[in-house]
Amino acid sequence: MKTMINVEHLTKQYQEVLAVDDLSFRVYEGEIVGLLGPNGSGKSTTINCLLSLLNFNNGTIELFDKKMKPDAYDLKAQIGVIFQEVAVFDELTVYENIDYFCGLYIKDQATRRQAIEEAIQLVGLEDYKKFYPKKLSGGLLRRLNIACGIAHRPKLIFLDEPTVAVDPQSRNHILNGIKQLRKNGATIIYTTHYMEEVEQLCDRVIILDKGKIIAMGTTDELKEKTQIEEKVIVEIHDLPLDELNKLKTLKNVDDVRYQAPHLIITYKSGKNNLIEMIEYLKQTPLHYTTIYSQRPTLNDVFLTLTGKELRD
Ligand SMILES: Nc1ncnc2c1ncn2[C@@H]1O[C@H](COP(=O)(O)OP(=O)(O)OP(=O)(O)O)[C@@H](O)[C@H]1O
Repeated sequence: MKTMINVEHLTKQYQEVLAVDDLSFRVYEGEIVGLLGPNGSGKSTTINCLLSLLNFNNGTIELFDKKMKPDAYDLKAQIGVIFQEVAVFDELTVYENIDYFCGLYIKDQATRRQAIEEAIQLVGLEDYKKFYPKKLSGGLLRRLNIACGIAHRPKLIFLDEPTVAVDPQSRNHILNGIKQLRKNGATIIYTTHYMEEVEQLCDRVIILDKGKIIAMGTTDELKEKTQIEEKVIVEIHDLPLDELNKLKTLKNVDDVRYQAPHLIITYKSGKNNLIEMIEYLKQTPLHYTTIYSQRPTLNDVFLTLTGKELRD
């Protein structure tokens, strides 16, 4: 597997704040890696160091197996960066904006025209090519911002919260566009506060807290590692105390709580907990209306690891 990013012992201090503290990680070709962390955990600082927009105190950064430096223009040509703030020219149309940014890297006109059309298609702006930015909704503007950042077909793409405050239609276009970019071979670093997006998109996740990596892996690995339990929830209108106590003695059961009408059974581990509970309940006089299993989400993992919600 080709290494696209190799960070070793990256440390960045702003006066008295240690923003990034001895960070080491790799990103491989074709991955979408989610960079997550509470506010102030060091995500932007890390990305700015990776892009050589910031000096750092210690460590090494290699992109495409080469040392990243402020004047490494050959490397920069292969990178696409989409920041949260929309940065386009109001006096240029959608097409002209994309043409401008793409033209910084692709000089051949025919190749560029094709690249622009691909970018427009990727974010679904076909009907807006002649529009000026001021006439676009917030979601369409974000899509234009992305098209400007990826039209030159970069191999490595940084996306900083591309779906914040966009309408559902634009959000779908953006997420599908990102999947398409990966299919086309790009490697993507993605920061977001939306856990559902991470579960849907990211091959791996790096969780930062106070400038350190506190967890790294696939979402399944992180769920396994944090050992968050499965919960089976039963809606039941009457639960005698002796039945409640019996439930506590069942295999794998860690905790049983009843807050009428919800009976919440927390399991330490084990497979088939839901099926076994349904079988068990059949043998009791208990009548329930609904039963379902709640598997841990990435949000649970995050909360367990950092003690904070990803979204404040
Ligand atoms: N220019 C700066 N001068 C001093 N301290 C800074 C500067 N930029 C960031 N910091 C501090 O460094 C730490 C990391 O900030 P950073 O912006 O990298 O975090 P983040 O994870 O990107 O946060 P957010 O999710 O809010 O964007 C924070 O404590 C922040 O206050």
